[in-house]
Amino acid sequence: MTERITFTRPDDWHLHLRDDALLSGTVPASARQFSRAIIMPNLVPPVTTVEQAMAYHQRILAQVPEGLDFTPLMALYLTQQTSVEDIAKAAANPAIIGFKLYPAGATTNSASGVTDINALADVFAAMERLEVPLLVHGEVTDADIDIFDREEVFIERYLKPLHQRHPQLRLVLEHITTRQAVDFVASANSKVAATITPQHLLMNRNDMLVGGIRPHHYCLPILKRKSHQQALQQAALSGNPKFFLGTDSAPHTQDKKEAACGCAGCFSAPAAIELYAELFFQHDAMDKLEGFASHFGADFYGLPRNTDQITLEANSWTVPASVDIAGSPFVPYWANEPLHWRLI
Ligand SMILES: NC(=O)N[C@@H](CC(=O)O)C(=O)O
Ligand SMILES: [Zn+2]
Ligand SMILES: [Zn+2]
Repeated sequence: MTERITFTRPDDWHLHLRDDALLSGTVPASARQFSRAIIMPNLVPPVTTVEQAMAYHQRILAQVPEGLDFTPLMALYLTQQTSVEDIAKAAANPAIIGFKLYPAGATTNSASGVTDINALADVFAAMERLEVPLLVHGEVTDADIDIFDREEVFIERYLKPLHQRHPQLRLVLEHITTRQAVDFVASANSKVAATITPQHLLMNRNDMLVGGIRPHHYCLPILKRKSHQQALQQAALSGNPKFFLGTDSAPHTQDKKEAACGCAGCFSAPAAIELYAELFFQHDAMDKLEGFASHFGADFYGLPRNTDQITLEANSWTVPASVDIAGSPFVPYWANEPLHWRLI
């Protein structure tokens, strides 16, 4: 008999679904495996108000396939104009999970992001008081800071002071990529956590740049050297509840990825839980997958753990070369590559 493992249905604590026609493909891809997901607000224009988020929430729910249960948890886009009243309004709405901080210019659709973190002290104080989490894309954008150093510098310049000034503020450092991020999160208090993507666990910058440039491995924060990858792997495999699953699945059409100036983002949703399983399997740690994928995120956000389950089968398969969504081709992360475990 084929080996199987069954465990609590996982959640995705960092996901880009995009909007409109694309929801017909992105929502089912995630809903087949995840029960809940935090939906990133970097649309054009960004999702800055509760009203916009609730309308987007409805558009997402309309695409959940029959028979599947999928709860979008909406993140609002923090801007320089976000007010204490906006925080209070978000805190009162259970469909809103928190605010997302994008330093202006750091990543895809971040032009409306924050330009002066220090000017938002009142907003952070309100979030701390009302227990509204702050989700952070942790990279500086200064032209003179090397792209491989941008996370480390952000932690030193902004995140450590922010945590010191607001020690009760719930902070999630999203898609961490460095040993410095692991160290910061591990040594901070219990209000601080991090998500880790499949690509940062399974790859390092050699996988993007050696033997030819591989645009489908390009995302932000950019893949780092192997020693950082190993620090992330240790964090994910350790069973430390501060580190949990957030795919950062971020689809861009094939032509936008395979271009002279290609977009950042890996579309991992078509194989997300199987990609994480690959890492835990490689490290003989399948028993640690459930905590990372299905328990720790819910615990951090103060939400109940899921009560239903999923089953993975030890049945090798190959991730498709392309996925069509609304008539456009998207190349999934890990395309044409094998995975040991398959969701059934
Ligand atoms: N991670 C990425 O490389 N891209 C994300 C944005 C983000 O999460 O920073 C996207 O929206 O395309
Ligand atoms: Zn980001
Ligand atoms: Zn993201």
